[in-house]
Amino acid sequence: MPKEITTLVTFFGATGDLAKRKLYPSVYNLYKKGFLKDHFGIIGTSRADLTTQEFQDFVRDSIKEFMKEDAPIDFLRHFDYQKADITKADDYAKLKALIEKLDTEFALKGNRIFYMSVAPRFFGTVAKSLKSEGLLSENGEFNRLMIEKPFGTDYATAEQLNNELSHAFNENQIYRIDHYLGKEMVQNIAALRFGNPLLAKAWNREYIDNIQVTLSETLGVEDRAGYYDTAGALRDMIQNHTMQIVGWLAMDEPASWTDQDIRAAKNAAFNSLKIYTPDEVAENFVRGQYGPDAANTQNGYLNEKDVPADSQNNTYVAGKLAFASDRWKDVPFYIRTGKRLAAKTTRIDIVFKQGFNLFTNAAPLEKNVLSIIVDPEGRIEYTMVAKDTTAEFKTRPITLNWTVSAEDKAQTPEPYERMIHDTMDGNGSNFADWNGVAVAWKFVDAIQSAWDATQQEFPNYVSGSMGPKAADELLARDGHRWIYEG
Ligand SMILES: NC(=O)C1=CN([C@@H]2O[C@H](COP(=O)(O)OP(=O)(O)OC[C@H]3O[C@@H](n4cnc5c(N)ncnc54)[C@H](OP(=O)(O)O)[C@@H]3O)[C@@H](O)[C@H]2O)C=CC1
Ligand SMILES: O=C1O[C@H](COP(=O)(O)O)[C@@H](O)[C@H](O)[C@H]1O
Repeated sequence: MPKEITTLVTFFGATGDLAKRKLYPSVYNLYKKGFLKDHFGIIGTSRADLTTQEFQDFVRDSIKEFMKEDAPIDFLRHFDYQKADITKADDYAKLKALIEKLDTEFALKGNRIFYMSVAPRFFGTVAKSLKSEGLLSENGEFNRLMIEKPFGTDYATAEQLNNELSHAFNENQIYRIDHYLGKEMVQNIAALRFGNPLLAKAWNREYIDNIQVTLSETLGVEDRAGYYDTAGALRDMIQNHTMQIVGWLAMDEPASWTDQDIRAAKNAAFNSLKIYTPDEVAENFVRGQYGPDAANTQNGYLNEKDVPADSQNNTYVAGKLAFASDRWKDVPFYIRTGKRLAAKTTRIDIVFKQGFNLFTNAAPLEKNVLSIIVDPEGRIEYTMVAKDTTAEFKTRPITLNWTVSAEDKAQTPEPYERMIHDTMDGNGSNFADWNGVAVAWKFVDAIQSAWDATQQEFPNYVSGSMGPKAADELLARDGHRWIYEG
């Protein structure tokens, strides 16, 4: 039986794209599954002049459009709306009154969640105003803040934002969203690592040769050049999603399955990450920018809408991470991400050390590889050495394979549903915490500043390929190769 949750959620940015596409469908799923029943209230707010009825229509339409379902009135009656400009302190009083009204109407016990689905420049203002204008409950079980991405644009801005949030919320009340942490197969990393004695014992430098994390996309910059040309793949995909995946891979076993212990274990790993000098950046990181495809039917990045003709922005990043911990000393973590690559995939390849070849008649043994495929379909593959079934004693690699079935998929929550549920439930283990975010920014800032100081010849990869040659050479220098070739 699902545990019913009693809470009020206030969505700032209630008329925005994210709210419409992801947030209301997620809340509806939680209602259908019985997590939300009688004691929940949802407030939407933005500057739009909407009545409560019009807002409920907006929510119903979004569910119709994105879930192809008719939300019942019993669900919609929990939604209310307040027009407010989040930059105006006086407008928070109206919100406060509505929060208190719903708190009584649905018996919400003063439990409050505030979801900031607004432009990042508003995050600090909203958080501070929630406190200064008295919107936090004093008698409830919780006040929690859900914060969208990006969390800063470098370490300095992230630290400033974090300080602003800290005026009103302490660390365990802040839920920093990283939707990759809500993906089923990312959450599966821990089950695989810690639930299987063989893997648990082998998850270290003694048995693992290298680890590869690939987040590749086929789409280009689309119409997001205004944001993307200032962010690049490094800040858009490495600082957050890639580093958070790396956190699950690199951590030691947590002392217990609580968010505090999970975060502590991840932070110990993050804190042992080597931050590179400019020379080390040149040695360990590769940047790329896409050109047209081989048939010249797609624009290169420099010819995309709103991209400056001389942009030095990176649309591809590959690099090698080094951890100083006992577990990972000298084990390279290769990471890569890019736009306009050969395939849309998110995957993790764990390459084990070569087995001892006692079979004198056999070719050199293939390395075992455990692949965790996150997108586009959940899959686990384990490539290992076996006999080749002929009369001779020769070995060959075989692959064991498990794919998430359609039935499994149907019951798997979408990342946003999971993140909203976990926040309601007070479980912060699948959110980014400040220490991890701070380390990731320091790491990425060091790379960005080294790149800012040198010009690179762009474009340096063809759309539809797997990125610049230099990314292959990066691994080849260590005697390795990318397991996934597109
Ligand atoms: N859209 C997406 O797919 C994703 C978005 N995000 C993040 O989610 C957040 C929201 O993005 P998105 O929904 O796309 O943005 P939109 O621009 O679509 O929506 C912004 C919302 O903020 C409201 N708003 C703007 N200014 C004010 C103001 N002064 N006072 C009150 N409300 C205001 C807008 O309503 P109005 O103008 O009527 O006031 C609108 O409801 C961002 O942080 C973004 O980075 C993250 C991942 C994916
Ligand atoms: O956060 C982002 O992620 C998307 C890719 O997300 P996915 O779940 O579709 O893999 C990326 O396209 C976008 O640039 C970035 O901002």
